[in-house]
Amino acid sequence: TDLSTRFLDCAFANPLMNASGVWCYDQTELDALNLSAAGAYVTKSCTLEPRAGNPEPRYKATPLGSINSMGLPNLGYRFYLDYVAKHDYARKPLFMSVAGLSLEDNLAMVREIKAANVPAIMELNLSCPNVPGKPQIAYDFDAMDAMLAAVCREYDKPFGVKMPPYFDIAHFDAAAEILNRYPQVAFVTCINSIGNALAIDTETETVLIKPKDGFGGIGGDYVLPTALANVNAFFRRCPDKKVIGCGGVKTGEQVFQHLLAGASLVQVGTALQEEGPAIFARLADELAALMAKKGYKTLGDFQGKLKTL
Ligand SMILES: C=Cc1c(C(=O)O)[nH]c(=O)[nH]c1=O
Repeated sequence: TDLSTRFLDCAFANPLMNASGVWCYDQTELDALNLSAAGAYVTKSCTLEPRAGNPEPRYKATPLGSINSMGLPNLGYRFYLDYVAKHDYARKPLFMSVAGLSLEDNLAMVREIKAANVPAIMELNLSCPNVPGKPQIAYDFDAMDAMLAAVCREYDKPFGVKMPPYFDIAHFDAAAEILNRYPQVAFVTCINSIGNALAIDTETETVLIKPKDGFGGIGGDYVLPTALANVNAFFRRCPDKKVIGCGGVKTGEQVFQHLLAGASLVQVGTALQEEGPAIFARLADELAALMAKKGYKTLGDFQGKLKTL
């Protein structure tokens, strides 16, 4: 069974990688992903200046996944740009996630990334739900359009966007119509956490996390059907773009479902946070075993071939 794939002219030993934000904050975490069985990895979304993020507790595992309101803690784009400049791309591809707090901040970072001319693939995060006072861009279609127009003017390479979940067919249509105006947007990563959920500790009668009165983005089992729907909705609507699946992956079976729904690569968030980078070897083995059982030799044998009734 061959798990290799190609994506944006890069070779991947397998389609597995972390979701931005998980196990990718600093040198130690990033090096662990580089040494893991993941076929690629992505840095924590960065801002112009370093950020401490929201007060703790800001991440909690829950019975069916996780809730987080990290608040975009990161070491600042200069650290991640330096990290991606030093990476050995012959070992595995590396993505750089960018989540500026304003259009101007994004343009300033994108200019520096362009000037550095690094092989890292840029993933522009349009869906951070946890910066108080900053509504997420991808739920404001005019703001998303303006952001993409400005970034495409500044940047000179294909890049991708990290999208929030949508829950209405009209919103799939509207978001895809905007994305399709920008051929430079070569991929769409679906989904970010489902924003502003609330998890409660019954015994103490208290919310689980401190920021935002306990409101935070959820991941894990809760989000798999929504993640698969968003992967398939954009796979159907954006035939000239690739889709990266993210959400609800903790076994090889869910990797298989994301690929079947149209994903070219599959990101792992909550399950990686809970199990650690060893998860990638397990997911690769489980995916290969499932493929062998079904008689598939390569990802192309089933990728994007979800059947309807
Ligand atoms: C970049 C900020 C994000 C954060 C965060 O740093 O709070 N959490 C998420 O679940 N998704 C994000 O995109």
